[in-house]
Amino acid sequence: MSAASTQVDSPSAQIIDGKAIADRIRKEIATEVKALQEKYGKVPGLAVVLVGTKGDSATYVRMKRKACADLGIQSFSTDLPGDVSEEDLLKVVADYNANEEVHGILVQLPLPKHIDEQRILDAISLEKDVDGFHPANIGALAMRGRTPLFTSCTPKGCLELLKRSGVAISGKRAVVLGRSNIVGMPVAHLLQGEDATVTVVHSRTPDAQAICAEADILVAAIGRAEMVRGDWIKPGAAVIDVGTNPVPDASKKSGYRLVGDVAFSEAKERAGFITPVPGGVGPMTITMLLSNTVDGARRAFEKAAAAQ
Ligand SMILES: Nc1nc2c(c(=O)[nH]1)N[C@@H](CN(C=O)c1ccc(C(=O)N[C@@H](CCC(=O)O)C(=O)O)cc1)CN2
Ligand SMILES: [Mg+2]
Repeated sequence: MSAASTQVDSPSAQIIDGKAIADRIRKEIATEVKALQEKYGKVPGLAVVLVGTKGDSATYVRMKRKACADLGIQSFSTDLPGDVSEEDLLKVVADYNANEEVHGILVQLPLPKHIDEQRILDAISLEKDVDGFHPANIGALAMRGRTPLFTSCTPKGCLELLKRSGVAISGKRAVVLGRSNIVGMPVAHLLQGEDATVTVVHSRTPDAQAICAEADILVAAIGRAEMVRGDWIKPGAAVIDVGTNPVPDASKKSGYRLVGDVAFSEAKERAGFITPVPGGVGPMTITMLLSNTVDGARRAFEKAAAAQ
């Protein structure tokens, strides 16, 4: 069989370029920041709190602070030692809650083991919860007829990638692999809110492969390198790979490379759409954070103007 006819029989997936889509959205956000500044004479502000020196957390925090600077969003930074007490961290959150120039507060996760993560997230004002992790925002997301003030960044980014790539969601069978509070659970609610029929597959689900193989939309967020093989994919499915797993690679200066939860080279031969790792969902996470910050600022500016 010739190479050309092989391609016709088994067309490769459309690669969803998360970096390009994120860049386009960032331009829209920069325009919105300018418009707010012209109308209200103020800019959105985001506070980013880093505890400890964990390598990848420090990298993500640096990326968030740079993204703010690039878009004209005012950035507030607090870096705390890894042995900071829960009470001192709560005090930092309380100060940002009270600061009128701050419209979004983000505490980088994971936190050190001695800190009760949920207690910290619960302390963030609902109006400044740009990560969308507060139980009231999660609750509103889960309820029909209720809309959260903020939707978590990675799940929101996944939906944005599907929509901007023209993938139909309503009436489709969606499978979410993973049930974390940060990604799996909220993305399942978002897909259900778009009228998909959603199944959540997790570490105790028997025959995950058979369930994934029925998915028109598959979101993989289980944190296991290349767990989803090509034959798990329904032909033509849209595959959103949230995994970023480091695997040893002696050819890289860092000694590792990132792979997703999906075996990309196999899956792209069956999928209709697929996100790469890196360059798929990752760039959308920070972009959705910026978008949430601008939404929070707009609400605060409108409220202050109405009160005058
Ligand atoms: N408070 C929060 N903590 C964490 C979140 C979050 O949304 N809020 N998510 C993750 C980490 N994260 C942002 O904080 C994040 C992860 C990945 C990327 C990203 O752009 N990844 C790139 C690859 C980058 C690299 O080479 O290392 C990609 O996939 O293309 C951005 C943000 C956990 N903590
Ligand atoms: Mg809802």
